[in-house]
Amino acid sequence: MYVKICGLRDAATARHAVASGADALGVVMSARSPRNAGVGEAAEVVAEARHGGIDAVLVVDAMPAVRAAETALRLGFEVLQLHGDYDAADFAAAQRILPRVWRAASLARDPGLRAGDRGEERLLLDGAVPGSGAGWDLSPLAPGTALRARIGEGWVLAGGLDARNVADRVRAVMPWGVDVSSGVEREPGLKDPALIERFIVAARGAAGTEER
Ligand SMILES: O=C(O)c1ccccc1NCC(=O)[C@H](O)[C@H](O)COP(=O)(O)O
Repeated sequence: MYVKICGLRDAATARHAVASGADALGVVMSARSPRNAGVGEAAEVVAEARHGGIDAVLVVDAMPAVRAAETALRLGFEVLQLHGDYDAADFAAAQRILPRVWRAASLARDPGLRAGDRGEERLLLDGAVPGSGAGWDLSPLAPGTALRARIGEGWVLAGGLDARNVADRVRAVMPWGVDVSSGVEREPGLKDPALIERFIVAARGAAGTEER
């Protein structure tokens, strides 16, 4: 079970997430986000991810795709995560700069979406409002459903997860990975180290992969 902790902005919390067993650290650059990171904050998180040998993911929702990929490359991110209205041409242009690009999308907003439609490395299935902490109905994604056949297996579950609910949600839909932001915070934008640790243990325990 791949675990991404998103919305980090400082070295100490990033280091704690690495030590707790995270597989990826996300940094959000979005003016509308309470987690909006500056270049210096992003660099701190990237340095901790690199030191821990895990992925650093730049998350954007409004920045033009080419500028986002150039920013990610310049700051040392391995992955660019594009949320929202980016089309296939945006993905192709970003991938020419940084090969690893993920697509974050919501079935509520785009019920017909298919894994790989934009040429993305990974599909992240999120709630309707990214970073809101709001959960969503996972039942159409249960293994064996038509939707699941279309989405495949290598996707990341996000949206409203926390240390209390992640185990049940993982067991229900068996994603390849999970992503969390609000659920490991004390207040919007302020991460809680103990919640990060508990989230990672719960996610791995449910998937039967306590060891990374
Ligand atoms: O986190 C944000 O504020 C954000 C803002 C704009 C675009 C994306 C954003 N977050 C992306 C993520 O990957 C979140 O971790 C994901 O949406 C889950 O969020 P949450 O429901 O808060 O766990």
